[in-house]
Amino acid sequence: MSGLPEEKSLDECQEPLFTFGVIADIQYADKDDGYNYVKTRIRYYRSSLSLLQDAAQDWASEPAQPAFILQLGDIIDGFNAPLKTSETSLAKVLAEFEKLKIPVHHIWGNHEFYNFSRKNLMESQLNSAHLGEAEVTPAEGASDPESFYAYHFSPFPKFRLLLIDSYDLSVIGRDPTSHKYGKSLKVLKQKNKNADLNSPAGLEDPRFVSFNGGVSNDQLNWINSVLQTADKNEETVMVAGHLPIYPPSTDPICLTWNFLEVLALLQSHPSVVAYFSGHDHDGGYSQDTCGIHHITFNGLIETPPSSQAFATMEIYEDRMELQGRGLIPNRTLIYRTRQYTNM
Ligand SMILES: Nc1ccn([C@@H]2O[C@H](COP(=O)(O)OP(=O)(O)OC[C@H](O)CO)[C@@H](O)[C@H]2O)c(=O)n1
Repeated sequence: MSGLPEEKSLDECQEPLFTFGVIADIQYADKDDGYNYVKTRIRYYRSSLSLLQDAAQDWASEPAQPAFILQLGDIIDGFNAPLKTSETSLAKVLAEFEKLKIPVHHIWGNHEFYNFSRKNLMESQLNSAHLGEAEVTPAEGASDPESFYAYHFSPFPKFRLLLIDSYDLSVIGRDPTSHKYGKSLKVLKQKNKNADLNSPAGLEDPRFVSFNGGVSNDQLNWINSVLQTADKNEETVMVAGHLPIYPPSTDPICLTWNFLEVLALLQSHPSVVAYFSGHDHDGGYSQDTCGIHHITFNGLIETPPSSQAFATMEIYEDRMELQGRGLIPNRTLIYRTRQYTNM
């Protein structure tokens, strides 16, 4: 007899250090169900709000309160813009998160930019950078038209979350007079010869479409400096952006334009153990050659009303336990072996 509760190993008795909730691509609109662009999947515009309500209730009833919620972008659908319901729909969705009374970290996806300008977003409740470590938060330069929306925070000693801006280089959201818009349009037109730059038809690299974006050199340098400090402090870092960065974890049409640069940067920092994204509503998972876990979370918008798509991440010293609901499977994600040398 071990003295432990029956049929439970010592490991199963361990409590997580902390937990947090994850949800992606809610894309709420007060609109009848429709289809995705290629008419292969149903989009449940109203149901996504009900599923969010259920998710929030579930998180609230967990034995340990999640430390925060990570909202991976596309919180409301672009259809709100022509319906002139962007503000009201956003208020409805945010009201559901507010009931939880825990911090919500918001990432921006393409649908944020269909509804709001970057300047409006910087001034809105979707700018959660004030929850980050202020002295190194580039989003504070909101008045700078070239600034990007990225920040980081430590929810627990030795652990860090880094939120990055997948639409830093983009033709959506950026002011057409900005340097970044000009650069983005040039890249896009080089890679995409279609009259409609949203169309991936015939492309060798289908990710070069207007509904995706990339990460600027400014931001790559900033990410590098944040991760250098994290490496030095022997932290465990999880990075999150709207767009995936690892091909086996997603449909190639959903990848970040310069995913290779972002991936190589994260792989070069031993502190990084995971990358979370949304955008590909089918979800996906793969562990890369350096051991980083890439989790693409299923989108709520294409989740049938009878199912679910959210998760609770339980964080331990050596691993994360992904507790998925509905379409999202449970996973045990052991951190890669890290050697912090010459930091
Ligand atoms: N082949 C396509 C696909 C899309 N569009 C237009 O682009 C805009 C964004 O598309 P949407 O499907 O709404 O974007 P999501 O972020 O919901 O999903 C991303 C991936 O599609 C998931 O697989 C919209 O205006 C579409 O009409 C297009 O023109 N051509």
